[in-house]
Amino acid sequence: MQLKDPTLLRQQAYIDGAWLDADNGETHPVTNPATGEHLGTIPMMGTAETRRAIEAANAAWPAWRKKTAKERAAVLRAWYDLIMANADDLALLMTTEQGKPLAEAKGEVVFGASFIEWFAEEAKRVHGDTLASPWPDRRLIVTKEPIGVCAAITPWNFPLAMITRKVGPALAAGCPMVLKPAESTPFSALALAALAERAGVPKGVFSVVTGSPKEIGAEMCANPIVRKLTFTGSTAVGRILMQQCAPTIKKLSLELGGNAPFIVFDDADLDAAVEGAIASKYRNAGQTCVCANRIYVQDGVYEAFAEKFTAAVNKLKVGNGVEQGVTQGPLIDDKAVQKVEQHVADALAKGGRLLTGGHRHALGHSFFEPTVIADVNNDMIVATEETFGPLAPLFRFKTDDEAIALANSTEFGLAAYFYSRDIGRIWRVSEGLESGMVGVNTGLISNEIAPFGGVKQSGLGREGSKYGIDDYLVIKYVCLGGI
Ligand SMILES: NC(=O)c1ccc[n+]([C@@H]2O[C@H](COP(=O)([O-])OP(=O)(O)OC[C@H]3O[C@@H](n4cnc5c(N)ncnc54)[C@H](O)[C@@H]3O)[C@@H](O)[C@H]2O)c1
Ligand SMILES: O=C[C@H](O)CS(=O)(=O)O
Repeated sequence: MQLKDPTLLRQQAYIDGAWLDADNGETHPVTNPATGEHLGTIPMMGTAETRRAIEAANAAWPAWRKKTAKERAAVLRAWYDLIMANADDLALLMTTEQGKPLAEAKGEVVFGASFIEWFAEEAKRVHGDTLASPWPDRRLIVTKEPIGVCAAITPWNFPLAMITRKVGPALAAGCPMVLKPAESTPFSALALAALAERAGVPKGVFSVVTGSPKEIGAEMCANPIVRKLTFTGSTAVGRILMQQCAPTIKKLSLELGGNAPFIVFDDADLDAAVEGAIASKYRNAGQTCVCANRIYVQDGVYEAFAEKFTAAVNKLKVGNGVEQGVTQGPLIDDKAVQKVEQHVADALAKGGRLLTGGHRHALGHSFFEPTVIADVNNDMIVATEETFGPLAPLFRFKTDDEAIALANSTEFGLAAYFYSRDIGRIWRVSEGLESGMVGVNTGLISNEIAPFGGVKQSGLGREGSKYGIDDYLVIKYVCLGGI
């Protein structure tokens, strides 16, 4: 890996301003999913190191919260500037450890940096209230204060942006944060920590602990010093963390699994719908929480859409993400490939019609062919489970009500998409979908300005936007008497 700044490749955890190995010296290997190449190692830390990071955060909190919002904003802005200045290295690190094409990785770095920029600005817009007192001798004042030490656990699929979407608002609000990144993609997180250190984030305010998810997570959940846990990952792990946080009544933000419906109505612009479906389905090889997971096409345009869509899928270029023109990299590991294989086999066994792909790619490792299956029905696993891979199942439907009912038929509710040019239909369907986010005539909806999050079992809370900082604040009411 040829970095312009080789010091951005860190193989130690970052705790209380120090770069450390695990107490017991144990390490965990990190590999390139496109080649199987050994990239390096990270410390296999556990309970004791996590506890020290939490205690260091608590010690650093008073000084950090005492800084003015403007002073915190200046540090965040400096961090943003360093992330952008090192975007090429951060993108190469990401492609090498996660597999996504370099262009997507660069896009994620810019997207991730935008949360630091945004919350540097939002830091200065945390306002309270004065209320109309019911008593002549007392005044009612409402202030917002940082909640305290925060812990974060993040996934491998967006190894930088899922971190900045949490650390940005936490630090802006005046909270310190201890992060556990995914063990598959730690180098992006550690490079972010190196840049935070250079930006002047005080020691203890942002620490990165690497190692045993269960041990580190258990300490984050059980330690009463931690007042808030923010998690991005699967719904299954979200449930575990929610249960583990109950004894200490922590504030929770949960960004969990998705299973996005993508509905194409008969009045849609089919070329636009194909473009949107490609963007939504195959971004990050389908390993995206807001990916189109179920594509519903109205009867009258089903075959036309299937033909156009399949032709577009066949233009995708599978390869090592560092190679020019590659638009789909490998899946994160063989377990991910096996899940896609299971979904494909199940669909074909139950009457699905393979239009393209369907097999492990000739490149080997964890590459998989971009796949489209038609004539998909609700008895198939893909109708209810998140595939998290490059498989597009095409379902048919007849009426608007049927489409909405099918779209809402899972326990998830993160993102949903549909294409129509009828304004009445757009309002009726947008309001009928049980989803935290709805894309209308677009397959790409994520940005730092809009509230990101789900309903039902896709999670709790919102990230980004003017709403995102609220999850790191508590409201205090002061009744000022004696007047
Ligand atoms: N809603 C969102 O914003 C969002 C974003 C990205 C991914 N996701 C979801 O995440 C899933 C894929 O990511 P993943 O495979 O990394 O998810 P995952 O839940 O397996 O892992 C996520 C993180 O949790 C850690 N972890 C796993 N078990 C743990 C435990 N028992 N205690 C503490 N930590 C534990 C992992 O090490 C990793 O850091 C998909 O379901 C996807 O939809 C959701
Ligand atoms: O995978 C989950 C991410 O949140 C997707 S996005 O980058 O926010 O669209």
